[in-house]
Amino acid sequence: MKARSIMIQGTSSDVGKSLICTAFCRVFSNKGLRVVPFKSQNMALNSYVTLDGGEIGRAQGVQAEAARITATTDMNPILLKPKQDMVSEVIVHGKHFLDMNAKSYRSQFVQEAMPIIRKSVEKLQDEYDIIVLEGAGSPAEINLKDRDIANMRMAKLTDAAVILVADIDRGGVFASIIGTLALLDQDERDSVKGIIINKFRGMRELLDDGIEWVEKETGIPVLGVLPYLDVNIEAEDSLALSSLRFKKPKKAEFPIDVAVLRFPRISNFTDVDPFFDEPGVGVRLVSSVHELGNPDLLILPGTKNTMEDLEWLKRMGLDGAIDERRKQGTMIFGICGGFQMLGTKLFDPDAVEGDGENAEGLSLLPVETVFQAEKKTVQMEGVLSAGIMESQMNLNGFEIHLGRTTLKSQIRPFLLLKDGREDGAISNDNQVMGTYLHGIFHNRLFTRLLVNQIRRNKGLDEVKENVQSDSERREEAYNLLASHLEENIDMDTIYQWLQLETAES
Ligand SMILES: NC(=O)CC[C@H](N)C(=O)O
Repeated sequence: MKARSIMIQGTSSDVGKSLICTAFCRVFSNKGLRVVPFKSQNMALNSYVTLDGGEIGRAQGVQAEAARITATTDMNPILLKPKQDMVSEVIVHGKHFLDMNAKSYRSQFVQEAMPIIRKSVEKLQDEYDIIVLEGAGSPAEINLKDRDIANMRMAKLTDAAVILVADIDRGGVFASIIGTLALLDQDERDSVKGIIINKFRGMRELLDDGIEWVEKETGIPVLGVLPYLDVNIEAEDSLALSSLRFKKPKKAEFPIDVAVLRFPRISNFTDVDPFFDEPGVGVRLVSSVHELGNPDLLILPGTKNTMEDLEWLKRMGLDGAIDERRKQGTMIFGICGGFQMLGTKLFDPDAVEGDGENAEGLSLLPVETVFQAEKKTVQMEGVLSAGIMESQMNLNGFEIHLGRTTLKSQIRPFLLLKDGREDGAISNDNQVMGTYLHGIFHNRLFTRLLVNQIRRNKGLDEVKENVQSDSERREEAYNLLASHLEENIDMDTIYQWLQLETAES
């Protein structure tokens, strides 16, 4: 039998679609159903690498995990990664396809995209009981509608029951629901079977009149109101950066101050998430010398465009400031693009990152990077090289990069990878280090060792609390999210639409 479909669309971006899809995946999976997430086209700089080395949106990887299945590129057949203003890398079925400007993407590629998407959908329809589809942005962008391949076109293709999610936290929730529905065609409006109001923080009684009004006005049931939930699940893209719970260190509360550079093209920023869970650690995003302060640890995260973001960093005067902090004892850690910047020279002979100009790096590590056209995307494992913390410690993560980096003088690599390559580098005084491995800090024991090393350097006691493994934490978060959904949403109605029996019936 062909899978049934439910689709989560939003009144705008960042209303919480991804998390709600994640919750549905876990709820259906708990019922013993074979459920799969799907988003036809994702525009995001947070990626996930599948087992076979394909690159998809991070959210679909996470949703697959909540659904208790292995992520594949069919779950997000098209991924757009903005690399310059108006230019995105187009990834098809997990592999680099081409770089395209927005205009030609819309005028040429959209036609090519539909067959690619259809093929993936059909495959999932054959293999699963339920598809949880995620829309993109809002379905009511009338200027883009004929080229919108992520919203109503997908609902039609899969005959999905659409749930419209509105965000009450930002205000204007009634207008956004009514306005979105008003801008849909009749058949599209008919496919909207329910409404969810998300991120509610107020008193429920005060909302009841409003809900009644919406139901009367639209004829569509409000399936529930989801209270705001601070759940530890990775964000889909950089829009979430502004709402992330970045903790501002006050000396007593957070004795360890971690600063993360907020590059304009920051990618896989969820890499730093584990620091939020470390006792005594405050995490800040920094984009100027003024904000930099005197952190104990400075993280240069990944970036879609190392060359442009390095230029930005220099323009902001951050190069000199970072140099000073290094002399004052700040520990500096670069991941992927951030690691490349820590080197001495960056070469881009084929203009794959920028316009082909070469650049001087921050020269904090004697390494050089050459950007190549062929992209490396792979899940990887390695061990810390000798003498770094507890050497021989096993670490896993994933690589997504064009750059190839070589060590220039007597310097140790950071990791010895299981495929025989060496990765990253660490300065002889252990103060500056870099790696290509995204997800490095999700090796929670490693992160604890790093934090404890900083604590020791500052004369503080080590944190002794047990380290909970990352997979345990994620499981907890998926279960929390699922019970949040079940407690607040009328699931019976949804099971009826899908013509599925509930456990109780
Ligand atoms: N993921 C990253 O940080 C990528 C770094 C750089 N843009 C590269 O492709 O090599």
